[in-house]
Amino acid sequence: MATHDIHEHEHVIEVTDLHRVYGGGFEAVRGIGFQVGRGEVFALLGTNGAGKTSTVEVLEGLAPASSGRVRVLGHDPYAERGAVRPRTGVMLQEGGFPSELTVTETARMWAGCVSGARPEAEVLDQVGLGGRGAVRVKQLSGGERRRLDLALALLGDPEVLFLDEPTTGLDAEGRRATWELVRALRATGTTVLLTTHYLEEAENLADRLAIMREGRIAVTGTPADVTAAQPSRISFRLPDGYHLGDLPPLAALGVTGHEVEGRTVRLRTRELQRAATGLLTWAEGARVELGGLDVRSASLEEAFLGIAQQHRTDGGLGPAAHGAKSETAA
Ligand SMILES: Nc1ncnc2c1ncn2[C@@H]1O[C@H](COP(=O)(O)OP(=O)(O)OP(=O)(O)O)[C@@H](O)[C@H]1O
Repeated sequence: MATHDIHEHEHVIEVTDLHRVYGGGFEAVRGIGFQVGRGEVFALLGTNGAGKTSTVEVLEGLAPASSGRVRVLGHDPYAERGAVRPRTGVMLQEGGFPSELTVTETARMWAGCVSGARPEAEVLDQVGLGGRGAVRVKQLSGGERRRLDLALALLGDPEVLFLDEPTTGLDAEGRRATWELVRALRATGTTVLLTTHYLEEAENLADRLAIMREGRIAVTGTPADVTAAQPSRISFRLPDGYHLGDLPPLAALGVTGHEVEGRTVRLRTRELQRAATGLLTWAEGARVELGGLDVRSASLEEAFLGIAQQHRTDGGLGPAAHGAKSETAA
């Protein structure tokens, strides 16, 4: 096996025990690890300040790791920038283009810095800016600027694409169009590392994801794994004259937690069908109408909020189930 070439089954991105400490001594990344295979879309999620950008900057070769090991396409992206940079595309949070240039001029200028750049018109078409080539950058909408950022990242036909909040400022249609584009790129074998605040985006695009909190990975897995680790919820209003004690024993319904607020009852369960069936069978038998009945499977949003909330209440991490890996602080 050749040592320089990366093979299909190998990891295109490898991060092991990465730490990043800023000048003032603040440790923004506190020992994280993950791998991304060729053609995979991997999403890094986390609350503001969790350390996503600090991590991605190291992968992009913009900053060195303070300690730990990072490999992109088998190389250290900072020390061996020349080997990695031509094969990667980077879409930063702030593009910062000269505002007097037109869209085409901006793409042409950028193409001059990229070896083997694709034709500008083709890339602008790909991101839906085909008809906007003659427009000055300062006249573009926020969403169009984001798409120009993406076009520039695609000019070099990269094997690895870093997308830092790619759909911020895009309307629903623009967001869906970007998702389609990312899916098409993945289908041709492009590896994508994505940061986003839109959980729906991660749920739609990511093969696997990691949720960061305070410089660490709190949970990682496929979106389905991470979601399955969260309880489902049932909420309803009890009619006047009924109390929680009138329900069948909650534990017997597979309910693991509950809250009561006035007449509203909220139940948490990992056995949604059993709990809902037990509750509705009881309501039918007792001829009780459960007002505002809402039965809801766990979502990625709940997983995310659960992690943020646990941080606020006890600083600890909840258990993960069904393949979602919980990485607690050492
Ligand atoms: N140059 C810097 N010097 C010192 N601290 C920094 C620097 N840049 C970022 N930080 C701090 O590091 C932490 C992580 O920041 P980072 O930008 O990586 O988070 P993020 O997850 O990308 O957040 P956001 O979602 O808001 O973009 C934050 O507390 C931030 O204030």
